[in-house]
Amino acid sequence: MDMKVQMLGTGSAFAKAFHNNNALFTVDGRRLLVDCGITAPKALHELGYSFNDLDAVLITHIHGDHIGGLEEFAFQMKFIYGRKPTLYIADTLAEPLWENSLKGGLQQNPSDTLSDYFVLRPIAEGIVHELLPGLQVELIATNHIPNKANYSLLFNGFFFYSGDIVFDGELLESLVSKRGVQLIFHDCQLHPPGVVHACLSQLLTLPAHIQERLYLMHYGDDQPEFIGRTGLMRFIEQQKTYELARLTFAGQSGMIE
Ligand SMILES: O=c1ccn([C@@H]2O[C@@H]3COP(=O)(O)O[C@H]3[C@H]2O)c(=O)[nH]1
Ligand SMILES: [Zn+2]
Ligand SMILES: [Zn+2]
Repeated sequence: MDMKVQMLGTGSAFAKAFHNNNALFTVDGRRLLVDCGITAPKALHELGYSFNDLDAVLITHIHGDHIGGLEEFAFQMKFIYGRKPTLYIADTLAEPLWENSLKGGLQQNPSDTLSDYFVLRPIAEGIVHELLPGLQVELIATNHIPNKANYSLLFNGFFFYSGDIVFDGELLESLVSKRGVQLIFHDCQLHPPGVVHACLSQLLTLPAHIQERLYLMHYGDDQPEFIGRTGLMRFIEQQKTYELARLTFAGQSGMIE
């Protein structure tokens, strides 16, 4: 199986040198977008893709850098391409996504709802769902903003992709030691304090066997100043394609991509 990930962007919500932290998964030629932020339409365009090249989108939580491009996605698919893409979203987030974020722009008739634009696939936490042939996900509820639902993603049982989350060393240890996670993509705020995100100084306290599996994303514009200052962890670069099978063994063989 050919499984790749390419970040449309690796920036924090306020970054200007990097696009929003959204990921494009390609599995045997099918494409899933993980989060569709404000910069996603332009970031896709820069890579030579249109929205019509996507099979589905999966949303981690409701912040602009993760959902701000959905209105354009929905309108383009309806009025230019004439088809509904699949929207995977936690069952707890579907209504707030429509009522609190998308309805104002997308509702044209009083009866319009998310299902008029997307094939809506609400997914429950803790249950494995197949998103594309060969790509499964389990949603894991994680902490980001108090009282605000947020989900991280466990792909194919071995790859943990953080939604925006605060530092949780116990969760990471348990994922690696009990659940067999081999690869972690983690949001990283470069400067403390890590109030709603994990910050680099916290991630640097992780033991070597976790750091060597962990790649940093969702960082600020001064990221170049931190190259070489991340312990055994590495930065993911936006727009670069990573073969997941090779990344999985990075910790053991030293291969990066
Ligand atoms: O209680 C809060 C809520 C939000 N924020 C900022 O707004 C940003 C929203 O997107 P984000 O989740 O990628 O990052 C968040 C932070 O940068 C914050 O600092 N404290
Ligand atoms: Zn974010
Ligand atoms: Zn967020």
